[in-house]
Amino acid sequence: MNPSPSNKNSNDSCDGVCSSCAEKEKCDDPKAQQNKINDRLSRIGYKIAIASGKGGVGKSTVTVNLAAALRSLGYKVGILDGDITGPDIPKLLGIEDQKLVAGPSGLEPADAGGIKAISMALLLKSRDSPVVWRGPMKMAALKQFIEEVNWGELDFLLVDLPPGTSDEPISIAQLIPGLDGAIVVTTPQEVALLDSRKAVNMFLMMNVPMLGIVENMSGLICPHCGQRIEVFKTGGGEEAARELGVPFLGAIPLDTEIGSLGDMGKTFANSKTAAAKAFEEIVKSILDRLEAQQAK
Ligand SMILES: Nc1ncnc2c1ncn2[C@@H]1O[C@H](COP(=O)(O)OP(=O)(O)OP(=O)(O)O)[C@@H](O)[C@H]1O
Repeated sequence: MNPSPSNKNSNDSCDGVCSSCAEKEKCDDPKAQQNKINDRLSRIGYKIAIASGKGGVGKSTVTVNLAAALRSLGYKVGILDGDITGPDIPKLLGIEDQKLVAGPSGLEPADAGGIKAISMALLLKSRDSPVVWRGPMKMAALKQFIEEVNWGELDFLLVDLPPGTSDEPISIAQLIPGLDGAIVVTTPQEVALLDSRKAVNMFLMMNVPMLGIVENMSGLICPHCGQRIEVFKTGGGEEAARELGVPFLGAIPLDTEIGSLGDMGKTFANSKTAAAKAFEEIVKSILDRLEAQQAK
């Protein structure tokens, strides 16, 4: 992968590497680059961005579990970890030790039980290495993820965006031409809801179809008595969706197993918990919405 993490900015990142590369002219030609991106993406059925107005609401957890639920229905799924500085997807998929290899058709994505994945974390020397890149370098790396990765035929590519509504998630979303939809993950707290409204508006401004809002950490089912505890209140996500006129896809409860499943690199596919059921229902809603969108 190029550029290398030790460089300070995009201008000096290629010095001495690009100048001697046989592909330099193609690399420099924006039209050739775009054609390559279009060619790669033409083999992907649906490209869906997963976003959140603020960090820590469970966006990556939702991404991997939606991928697993889609995979268990037989779909071919890939995840592009768009969070260059905080790439958590490999950890959640349990593939942190896999290394990416370059083949004749490009960079081969990692494989987590049939789910293909690409992430900056798979290129780092050690799990604790920080990525201290500035904006242009992050964009260059992401562009290479889209341009150079041999996804092959996919039914779904889920793009886990960095949190927030800064220029970073916007630029990444714009790197992927023809996004078929966006999902905004929120938690029920007021602050998260306020920020998730901004995230929804961000996609509406970019003309990316809103597939809907997911409310995560929505209540807790007591593992002892089975009673529901409203830890952060519930229903805010649905209310925000109604106010904004976008679909509400469903609510996922707080689940003590989610953390441990994530830590073990397992997902909820084929599990029987309330959260697992919620993911299945959300996937059904997403498939319905995509079908309705296509029928328009
Ligand atoms: N429904 C849930 N129940 C219990 N724990 C959860 C749930 N959803 C997420 N978590 C936990 O919350 C933490 C944050 O989740 P995650 O990394 O997916 O958030 P994020 O929004 O992607 O964060 P960021 O984008 O800021 O990196 C993780 O430890 C995860 O295991």
